[in-house]
Amino acid sequence: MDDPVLLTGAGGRVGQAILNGVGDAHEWRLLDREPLSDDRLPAGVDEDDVVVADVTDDEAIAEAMQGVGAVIHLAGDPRPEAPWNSVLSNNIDGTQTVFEAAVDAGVEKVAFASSNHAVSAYETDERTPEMYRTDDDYRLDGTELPRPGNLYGVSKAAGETLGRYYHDAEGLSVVCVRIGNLTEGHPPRNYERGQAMWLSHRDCAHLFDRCIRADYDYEIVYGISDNERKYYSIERAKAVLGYDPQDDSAAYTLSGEPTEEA
Ligand SMILES: NC(=O)C1=CN([C@@H]2O[C@H](COP(=O)(O)OP(=O)(O)OC[C@H]3O[C@@H](n4cnc5c(N)ncnc54)[C@H](O)[C@@H]3O)[C@@H](O)[C@H]2O)C=CC1
Ligand SMILES: O=C1O[C@H](COP(=O)(O)O)[C@@H](O)[C@H](O)[C@H]1O
Repeated sequence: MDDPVLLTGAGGRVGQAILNGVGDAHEWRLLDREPLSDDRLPAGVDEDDVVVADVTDDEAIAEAMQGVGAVIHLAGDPRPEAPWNSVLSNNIDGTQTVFEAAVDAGVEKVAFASSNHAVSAYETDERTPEMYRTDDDYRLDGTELPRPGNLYGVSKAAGETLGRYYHDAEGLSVVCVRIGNLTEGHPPRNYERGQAMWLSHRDCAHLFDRCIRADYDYEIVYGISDNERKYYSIERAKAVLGYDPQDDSAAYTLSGEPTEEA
């Protein structure tokens, strides 16, 4: 793919994990509402490739979308406790603006950063903490209905539904990645849920690289590493995207130290 990839939310944690991992594998147009300092830009990307804009700004997003081949849409409020007015604007309105502009500009595909919180209410009192452990075979695989545990999760379910609509109505290829818990270096410490849905920086970069390169129609996949203890299936991401994760939270103790075998 020769056209640039538009990466929204490029200055954040997920955006930087992608750029640090596969920053040299694509041409980029980086968008964030905050200016990006030089240390956040991969080699070969200069200020001409950076757009400082809010994803709710229709005109700015339409302009940023010109000539783009694919979009990774990360920008939004990532807080599970975010209030409704913020997720309504940043996550739902912003995501609709991005999808609409992508269609208008003839973009081929959009990867949308959904979240574990779109389905976190499946983690009922009856199922937890057992479902976070290796000897439990409960799995969500992306075919289940959304079941958000908070208004942030509602906004992510809405983003997935917007993607479904823009795929069906406009033929846009859309993959919604229900990202688990991105942590650099080691899984979240002393947090069984977080360890079961750990996404390493290396696997995150590879997964979104596959989202750019693979062919698909409309997909919902889980974005976690190949953790021995997991309650999300990664089979669909492997089959459709060619995802081949390298990391496993079992290589670390509960407190985050490498295990002896690692
Ligand atoms: N970090 C994680 O473990 C997970 C992240 N996600 C999702 O991934 C995406 C990125 O998350 P993080 O990188 O962790 O968050 P972050 O807060 O580190 O980065 C988000 C970036 O988006 C920008 N941004 C926010 N609202 C914007 C707007 N209205 N217009 C333009 N730019 C805006 C911010 O300036 C920031 O640079 C979010 O959509 C989040 O919901 C989903 C699941 C887990
Ligand atoms: O969607 C997100 O999920 C992760 C994991 O959720 P948590 O409630 O187990 O911490 C969260 O860290 C991240 O900020 C959020 O965007």
